[in-house]
Amino acid sequence: MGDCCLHRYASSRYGPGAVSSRNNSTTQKWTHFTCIHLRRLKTKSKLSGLGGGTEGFGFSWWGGGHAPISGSGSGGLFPGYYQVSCPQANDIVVSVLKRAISRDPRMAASLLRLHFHDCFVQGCDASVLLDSAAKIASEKNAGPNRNSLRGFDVIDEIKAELENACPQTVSCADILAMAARGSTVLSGGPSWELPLGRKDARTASLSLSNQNIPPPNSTIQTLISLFRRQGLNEIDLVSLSGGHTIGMARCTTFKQRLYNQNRNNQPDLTMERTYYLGLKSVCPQSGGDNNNSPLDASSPARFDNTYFKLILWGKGLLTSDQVLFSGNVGNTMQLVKRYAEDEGLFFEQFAKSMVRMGNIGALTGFKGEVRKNCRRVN
Ligand code: HEM
Ligand SMILES: [Ca+2]
Ligand SMILES: [Ca+2]
Repeated sequence: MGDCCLHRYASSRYGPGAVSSRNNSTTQKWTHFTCIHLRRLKTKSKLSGLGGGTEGFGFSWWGGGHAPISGSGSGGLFPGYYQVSCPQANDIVVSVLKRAISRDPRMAASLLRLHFHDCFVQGCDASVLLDSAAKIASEKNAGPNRNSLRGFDVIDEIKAELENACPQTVSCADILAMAARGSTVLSGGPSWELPLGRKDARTASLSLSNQNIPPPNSTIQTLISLFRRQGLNEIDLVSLSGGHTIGMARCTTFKQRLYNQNRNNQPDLTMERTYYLGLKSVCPQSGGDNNNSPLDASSPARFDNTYFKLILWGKGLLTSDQVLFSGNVGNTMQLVKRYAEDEGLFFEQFAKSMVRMGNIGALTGFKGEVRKNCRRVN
C-alpha cells in the first residue's frame, strides 16, 4: 500500500511544480485519509507511540525508582508526566488530530511547524499561541509567522477536550509537542518517547521570533549559527529540516531564488531546470505571493526521505533547503546524502532531534503555569 498516497500526489494538482490555492488557511486536499489509516494498520510499532502505550515507564511521583527527573538531558521532563493525572492525554490529542488531518491533510505539517516556531523563541513554552493583550505583543505578528502559521484552531480544539477530561492539567506547550509527534506519525513518520511536563509561559516575544527563526534565504552559516544558539548542532539542523518532507511554502518565501538570487537578476543556478520552470509558473516575478508550492514536490503529505533525495537533484524549494547540500560548510552535505540513502537513519535521527528541540528552555516545576486557554495567560 505504501504508495497509495504517492500515487495520488502524482496524479493530483499537488504534484511536482503544482500550484495550489492562493489561500493559506483553507482546506487543501492532498490525499485521502485512508492512506494514513492503512499505513497505521500496517506499521504496528508506530501505534505504541501514538497510543501512549510505552509512556509512563520510569515514572514515579515519589522520586524513588528511576524516574528521569534530572540529569536525563530532558531538563526535568519525563514521558510519564501525565500517567496519573491525565493518562488519556495523548489519546485525546491524537483523536483530534485524526479529525483535523482528515479535514485538511496539510494540518499535520502546520502543527509540526508550530512546535518548531514555539521552541525557537523563549523555549517550548507555548509563547507562540498567545494572542496580543495588554502586556503581550503576540508572536503571531512576527515576520516568520504572520499569514503563515496555521493550526491555532486545532490546538484550541485539543485544549478544549483536554480541559473537559482533565481540567488545568495538560499544558499548551505539551499539547504542541504531542501534536507535533502525532502529526509526524500520522503522516507515516517515526514516533518517539516524548518527555512531558512543560509549563506555559506568561510572556511572548515578537522580537525574538524575528531574530531566532531562520529566514528561508539563509546561508548555511546562518542556519548553523541560529541552530547553535538553541543548543542544536548540524545533525539536528539537517534532520529537522527534513520536516520539510511535508507541507507547503508561499511563493514569497522562494521568489528571490527564481529571479534575483545574488542581486544580479539571475536565478539560483543550483536549481534543477525543469523544477525551476515549474516554480516560475507558480510564482511569477510580480504578484502571486501567496501561491503555495510543496516543500517536497514528490510526496507533500507523506513523511518520508524524498525531501533529501530531491535536494540531491537540485529540487529543494527554499534556499535554506538547498544550501544544506550545496553550502559547503561542515558536514551537512554528507548528512543530506546519508538521509537520502537511508530513510531509517533519517527517521531515527529526526526522532532524537525532535526530543532535543522539544527540550529547549522548558519551564518546569513552579515556573510558568498551565493555561486554561492557550490564547491567553490565566
Ligand atoms: C532550517 C531552517 C528552516 C527554515 C529556513 C524554514 C523555513 C520555512 C518556510 C519559509 C516555510 C514556508 C512558510 C510560508 O510559506 O509561509 C516553512 C514551512 C514549513 N516548515 Fe520550515 N523552516 C526551517 C526549519 C523547520 C523545522 C526545524 C521544522 C520542523 C521540524 C519545519 C517544519 C516546517 C513545515 C512542516 C512546514 C510546512 C507548514 C505548512 O504547510 O503549513 N521547518 N519553513
Ligand atoms: Ca516559545
Ligand atoms: Ca515527503
